[in-house]
Amino acid sequence: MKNVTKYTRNYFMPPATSLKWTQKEYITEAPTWCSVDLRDGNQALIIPMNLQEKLEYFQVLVEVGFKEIEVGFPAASDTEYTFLRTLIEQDLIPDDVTIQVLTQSREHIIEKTFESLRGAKNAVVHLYNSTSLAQREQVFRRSKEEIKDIAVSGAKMLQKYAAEVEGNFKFQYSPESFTGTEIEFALDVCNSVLDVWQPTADNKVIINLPATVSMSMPHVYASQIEFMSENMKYRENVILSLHPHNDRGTGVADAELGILAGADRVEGTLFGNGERTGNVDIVTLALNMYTHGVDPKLNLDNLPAIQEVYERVTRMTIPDRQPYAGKLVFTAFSGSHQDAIAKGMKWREQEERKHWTVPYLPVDPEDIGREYEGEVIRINSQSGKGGIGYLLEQAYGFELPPKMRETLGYKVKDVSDRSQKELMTNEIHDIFMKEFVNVDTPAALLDYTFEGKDTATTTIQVKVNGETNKWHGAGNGRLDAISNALQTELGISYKDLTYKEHAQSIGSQANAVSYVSITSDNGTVYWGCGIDPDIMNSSVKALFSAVNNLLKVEQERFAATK
Ligand SMILES: CC(=O)SCCNC(=O)CCNC(=O)[C@H](O)C(C)(C)COP(=O)(O)OP(=O)(O)OC[C@H]1O[C@@H](n2cnc3c(N)ncnc32)[C@H](O)[C@@H]1OP(=O)(O)O
Ligand SMILES: CC(C)C(=O)C(=O)O
Ligand SMILES: [Mg+2]
Repeated sequence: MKNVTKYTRNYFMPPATSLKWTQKEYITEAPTWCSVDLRDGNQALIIPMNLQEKLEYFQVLVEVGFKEIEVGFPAASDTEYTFLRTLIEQDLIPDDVTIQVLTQSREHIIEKTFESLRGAKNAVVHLYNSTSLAQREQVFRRSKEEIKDIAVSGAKMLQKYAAEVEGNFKFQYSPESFTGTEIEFALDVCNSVLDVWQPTADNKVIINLPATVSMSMPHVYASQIEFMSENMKYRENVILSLHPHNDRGTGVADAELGILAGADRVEGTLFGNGERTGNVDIVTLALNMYTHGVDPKLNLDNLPAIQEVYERVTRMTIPDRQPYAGKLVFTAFSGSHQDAIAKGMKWREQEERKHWTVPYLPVDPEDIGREYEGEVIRINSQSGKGGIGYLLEQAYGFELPPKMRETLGYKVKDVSDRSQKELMTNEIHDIFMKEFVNVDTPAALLDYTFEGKDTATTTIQVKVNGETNKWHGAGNGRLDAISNALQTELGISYKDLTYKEHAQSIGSQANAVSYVSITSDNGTVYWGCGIDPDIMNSSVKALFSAVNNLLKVEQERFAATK
């Protein structure tokens, strides 16, 4: 980077504070949430929402459980104004919801703002002016006293119009660009506004400290908030609010540390829509709390439904990696993660577990309306036996022996690697069926009979290369007898025959499923699976499948040694 000397730190570290927030471990109580989707979110859209879209979004915010909603900047446009009038005149604001509107500190704008609020049951009028060094110098070209005066005169105008207009109004002040403001000056401006408003226990006011542009690491913002909280006049009658933006990618951290540092309230948006890199994402903040076992007091049970409305009316898209909401955030493609998730899920199934601790899944996807199937474990060339086996078991009821899972795992990965694509569960099932189940080439079983009880003897009819043969064998058990017949007649040898079976619980009819492995004399293990309503048939089919898999690879070698 060739221009590093062009930049410096434009924020102001406060004088020493108590740093009590550094001793706090986590957020123990939900702050008051205020959605600014319809204002800060809306002002950042390429095409701001129209009336119908704003009405639909407002309804979503109410359903999510916001009790404070900044509905717009009524003086900005006809749509903003009409939207507010529609909410009021059509009685669309629930009694327990307070709407909020934003205004500059300019009389005609304040006047228009109050005009738009006529008849509102409860409303917060939010006044802002920029206080930062950069804006004082470059934009307003005014002294500190003159800037403070904009705030104080605006505060007085709010009082004047509130007294003239019918409605129940509460006041909020934001020293906009707070993070670029000398902290003592920001405090002075806020205290001067508070001196005008004289908040009381029955008439609290909101002081909102925005990271209009985030400029520092989160601990600096937290120290700024703590400084303001510890030094602000009328503190017990002030609701201290945060309004982080995400320029440095730390909006959530700013909000979390700011709450630890003494804030009571957070302004933000769903999924972090908002100016530039966005406002702080309230979904992430709330679910971060939820995963610590603290009720965020918002209803995010059906996040996909909220996302659908959000994406449609804002015309924004939620990135695949967006915390909690992104399409891929619950998905593990990689083998070791899948293995751990599969084992973790099984561990939960074994008995009731009080707390959610499944590795790699910070939240149970089902708690926010997501699904396990097709979401959590997805298969590509990075995947492993654990995940592949888990999917086959969940979707089709196959409980493969661990070593067979491994063999199948490599075959599946290989297909994905060569085709350079993700494989769906049905495709994995197809590979399993084709490679391992009831394999009948080159040797197809036509019939078998047994004689003897303890020591079995058998006669089997087998078709090989179009020719039907009748072969005899004897062994310690029935499967052993057939196995011996096959080795003798096909001119092959193997050892360590293993066998496992279970009933297949998923599917239209209950089948017996058998798995057989045999180890060739060069140490290679071959697997086969048999599926049949009859358990003996399934085990013989499994043996034939394993033997056929051996023959496919090693027939020529055995023929040469004959
Ligand atoms: C950080 C934030 O998100 S702040 C919110 C920003 N949102 C918006 O601005 C969206 C809605 N805004 C609008 O539609 C328009 O800006 C309006 C209708 C409010 C005002 O429009 P206009 O008067 O045409 O222009 P504009 O906003 O550019 O005004 C700039 C003037 O207001 C002054 N000004 C800007 N903000 C403020 C403020 N908070 N208080 C007092 N004066 C202000 C500027 O210094 C400038 O003054 P100048 O005319 O002496 O140069
Ligand atoms: C109006 C203010 C609070 C704002 O949106 C900001 O500073 O980011
Ligand atoms: Mg903002």
